[in-house]
Amino acid sequence: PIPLQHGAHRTGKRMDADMAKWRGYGLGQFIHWGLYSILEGKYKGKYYNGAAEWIRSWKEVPNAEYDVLNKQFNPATFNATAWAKMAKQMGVKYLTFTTKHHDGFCLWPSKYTDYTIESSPYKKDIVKEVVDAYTKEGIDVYLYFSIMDWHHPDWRYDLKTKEDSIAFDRFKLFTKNQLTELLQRYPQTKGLWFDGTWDNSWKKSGAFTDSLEQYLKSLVPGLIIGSRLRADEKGNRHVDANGVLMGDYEQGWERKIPKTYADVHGNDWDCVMTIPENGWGYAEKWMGHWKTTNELIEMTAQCVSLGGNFVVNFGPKADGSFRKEEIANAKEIGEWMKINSDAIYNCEYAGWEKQDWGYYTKKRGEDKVYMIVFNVPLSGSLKIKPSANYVVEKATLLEGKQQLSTEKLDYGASFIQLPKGKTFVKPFVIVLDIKPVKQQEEAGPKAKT
Ligand SMILES: Cc1ccc([C@@H]2N[C@@H](C)[C@@H](O)[C@H]2O)cc1
Repeated sequence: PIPLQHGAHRTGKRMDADMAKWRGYGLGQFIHWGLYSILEGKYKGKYYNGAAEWIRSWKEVPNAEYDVLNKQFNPATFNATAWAKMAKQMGVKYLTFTTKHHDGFCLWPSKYTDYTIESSPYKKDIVKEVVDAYTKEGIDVYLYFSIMDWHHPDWRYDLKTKEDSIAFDRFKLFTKNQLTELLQRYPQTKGLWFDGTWDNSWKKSGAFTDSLEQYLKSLVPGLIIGSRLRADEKGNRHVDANGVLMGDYEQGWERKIPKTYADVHGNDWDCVMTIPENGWGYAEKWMGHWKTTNELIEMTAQCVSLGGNFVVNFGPKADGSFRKEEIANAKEIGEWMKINSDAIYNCEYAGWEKQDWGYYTKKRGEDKVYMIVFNVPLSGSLKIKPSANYVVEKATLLEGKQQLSTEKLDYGASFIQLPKGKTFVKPFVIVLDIKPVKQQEEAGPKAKT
């Protein structure tokens, strides 16, 4: 391997209790809320066809006009408890919330810049309201923080001159101060979700990113930080020059889901996903297709079946209310999770050959495999092929506990027979009680007679 000072400091998964809890979340919520929510993805009647939270970068929007939106931000009816209760009903176990997006506006009263919630008519500490409300509902809170800060005069995309480096050194100190402030003001925070770390200025700051991560973890032992913070000393991000993941989990799955288990390279990971095709902040018009509840449930099953978590993004309006589609998704996902969450929480990759009807998950540490069924075959027979080290003892519908008959096939496969005459109109779960079997001893050399 290439000798690295600032590459990964750990190979393989992080195995402490905090990370074990993270690994078992299954389903999470992302919330993007900020000044961009005021513009709603449109400006002077024209719609921005990019991501609405990036509208400041749109050529038709003068930065100076965007940057004074803080004077308008006043979600007087914002109710963090209502948000947290909606999330609780949905069945999410963790929240990632935007404290500062790329526009540099801070939803907490940071003392390191004037560009904060205190400069708005609302004034109150939104980050505190959200952290307290979600923590009270038993949902762990992770704070999203954009390193790239379009508003700060010392931000640099690249370090080309001495002046750039002097300014960026000030910026790195500003960043460290803001992160210290967030962890000290909101001690319930379980982790930090970094974004805006793709530019050369950051890629050239590998040593700093390494010391920053170690410093933050010294402030909050057990703090969880994904692979987006670090760069190694050669400018590699996510994985270092030796291909080893930097950070506690793979944070590259944004709006995309791994196809196979091989794609996750034995790392912990989660997928963060928009309900529309793109766009995280509120947009009046959702462009293109937006995901139905069944699609979101299937993506959740797909992620958990490959050992990850699935995080659904919500983009509240400037007044803090959610659009009706998001409210419906949250409610319907919650109704499904109420019945089926056994197959999602604390589950892992089962390692069985995937079948057309859907996804397997396995309960961590238990001899239980779940079949999450999305495609019922006309035959009514669901084929399973357990891995060689297990046999299936029993198959039961999770909802209603009806036992299902099974028919052994050859090659270690079986059919699970769905009850005749029953029609399934929603994704459903079959619980397989399994038993480990000793591997057949390899036929050794004949014992001497
Ligand atoms: C190219 C690109 C840059 C940043 C993003 C940000 N990451 C997501 C989590 C959102 O915050 C989006 O603005 C998305 C795409």
